[in-house]
Amino acid sequence: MTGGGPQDTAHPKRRSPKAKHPLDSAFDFVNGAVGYRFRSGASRRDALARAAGFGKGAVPTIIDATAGLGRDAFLLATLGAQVTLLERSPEVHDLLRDALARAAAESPELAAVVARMTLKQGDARELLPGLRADTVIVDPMHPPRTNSAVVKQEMRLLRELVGADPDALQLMQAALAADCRRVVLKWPQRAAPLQGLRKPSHSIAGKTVRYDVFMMTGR
Ligand SMILES: C[S@@+](CC[C@H](N)C(=O)[O-])C[C@H]1O[C@@H](n2cnc3c(N)ncnc32)[C@H](O)[C@@H]1O
Repeated sequence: MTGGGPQDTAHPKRRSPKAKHPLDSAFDFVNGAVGYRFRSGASRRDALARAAGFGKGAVPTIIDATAGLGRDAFLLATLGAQVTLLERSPEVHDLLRDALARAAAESPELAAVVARMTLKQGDARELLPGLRADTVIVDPMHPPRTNSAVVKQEMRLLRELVGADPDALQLMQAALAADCRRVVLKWPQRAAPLQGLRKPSHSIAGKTVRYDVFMMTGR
């Protein structure tokens, strides 16, 4: 899908006039890497999309249990999925809510994507039992790495805001008990598995992360 049109490509580095928080540029669906990816078209062949259950004609409903910067959810909504985003940090939730509002005001194409995204504030471990979807995605804060890439720097800033996620295993257990057909854990390619978690049904390799897919048989 291409989103922007000529007026967007003419100003690829335009910044939001309302950006104030140090992380505001990270919460941005109009400019930067996310905006570029949107304008150049998301693909169902993307590792995340395949892990989430996009197939020939299949568009899953999705719960993103760890919304964060909202990038994974935005990509999946760009591909047509209805996505419920859960974020427990009130500050991250508010930054994301404002970024989505800015994106929706930017163009009808972005507004259509944002309309498929429902953001809720709260701990996914408590919210998941009251929700249902085809797929639940879990992307906790990953173990720290020393990498100077901009996207990693944004994740470092996010980590300063929300800390580590030492309860990732409990979140995965809540996801595996949720009313869904599959759970996807996004995890660094080389990191040790979460201690105590059962083996995935299969894994899909991304560039630096892998997507461990847990199929819920009989649901
Ligand atoms: C690594 S970031 C997710 C990045 C996201 N996938 C993206 O594309 O931008 C992890 C986020 O999940 C949130 N989080 C961690 N555990 C959570 C839980 N139990 N419930 C809700 N949010 C949680 C953290 O506050 C943090 O904002």
